[in-house]
Amino acid sequence: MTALLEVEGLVKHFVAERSLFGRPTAHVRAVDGVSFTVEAGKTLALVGESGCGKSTVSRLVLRLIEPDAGRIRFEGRDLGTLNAEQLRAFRRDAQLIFQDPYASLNPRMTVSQILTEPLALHNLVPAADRRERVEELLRLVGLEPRFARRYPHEFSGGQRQRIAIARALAVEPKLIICDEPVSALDVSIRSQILNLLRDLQDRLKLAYIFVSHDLAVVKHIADRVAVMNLGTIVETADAQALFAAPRHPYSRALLSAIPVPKPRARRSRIVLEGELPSALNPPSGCRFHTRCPYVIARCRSEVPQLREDGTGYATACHRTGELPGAEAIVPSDGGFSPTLEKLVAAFNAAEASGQPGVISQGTEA
Ligand SMILES: Nc1ncnc2c1ncn2[C@@H]1O[C@H](COP(=O)(O)OP(=O)(O)OP(=O)(O)O)[C@@H](O)[C@H]1O
Repeated sequence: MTALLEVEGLVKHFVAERSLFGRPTAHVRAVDGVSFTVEAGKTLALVGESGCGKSTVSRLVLRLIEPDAGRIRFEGRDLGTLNAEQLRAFRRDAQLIFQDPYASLNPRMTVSQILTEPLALHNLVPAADRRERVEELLRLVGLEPRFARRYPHEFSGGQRQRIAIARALAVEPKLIICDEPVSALDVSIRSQILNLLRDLQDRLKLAYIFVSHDLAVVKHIADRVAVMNLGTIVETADAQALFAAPRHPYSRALLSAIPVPKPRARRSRIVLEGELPSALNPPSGCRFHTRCPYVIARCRSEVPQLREDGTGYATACHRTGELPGAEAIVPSDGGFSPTLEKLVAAFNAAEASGQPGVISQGTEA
């Protein structure tokens, strides 16, 4: 079965500096060879630190910006080959929800006007039936139809995000890119919006690309997760598997930062040390090597490819399979578990051939 969305080798570099004569002298390698797929009705989360390229990937997928290289296929069709009419149809199939709903809703339009606009633009519902469709959309996102006459400023943040979701749904999309959709909301409201998104996904068979730096939120919503670092994907896996046992050292470090409510379940936290690299001048070889506790010489020179391992993980690391199991990083009370000690000893022996980096362990506060 073809995936709804297939992204292959996507590249986007931005000009960061120009000479006096306007010639580019430096580029930000925002997205540098990214590949992933999104299945119909499923959620792929894109996670990573600020500046790793998540939003650029979203804009590329929506064709808001053109890629320098790579291919995006939607329902098997290459988006680069679409004519204006087909691109218009694609813009209906793929919608975007932003972090700040207030910025994305026109303050001078009523909710009714906001929701009617896409219906009229895509000629979806006869004019006489639009009011009914607006009311239906409001009910779908848990708002009362009488709110249709109000303006965005009359709503709370959570309600405004519901309106933004209703507007995205107005055109009956197949894919919604949710760019940090709950990070601007009160913590108490976040789970309501996440539950709404899940409920809508079940009812309408929507696919989501969920862009977030908040791993606790991602854990709640994702089917699959792609971990990004400096413009590349370092690991993809089913969400449950990844959160239980991340394989790439960067995923492990990222996931060790999630607050764990049960003290006994707390993971030992890997504190990353070393030079913090930039997308302006990314490190050679593996882009994580300057911070990786498991670095060996090969990591500095050779770019690791994202490889499927047959168990649902794809990991871009030269040392996959050699590293201590992530479950061993859970400390027993008062120190390391015997399993971890054994693994560390075995690991240290393996290190003899390479140059070990710095591993420092601390416990989640
Ligand atoms: N239009 C642009 N011109 C120049 N550089 C850009 C442009 N857009 C993004 N960048 C750079 O590309 C890199 C990736 O940015 P992007 O916004 O995609 O990251 P992100 O992971 O979404 O970060 P955040 O979570 O902070 O939004 C960053 O270094 C950013 O400064």
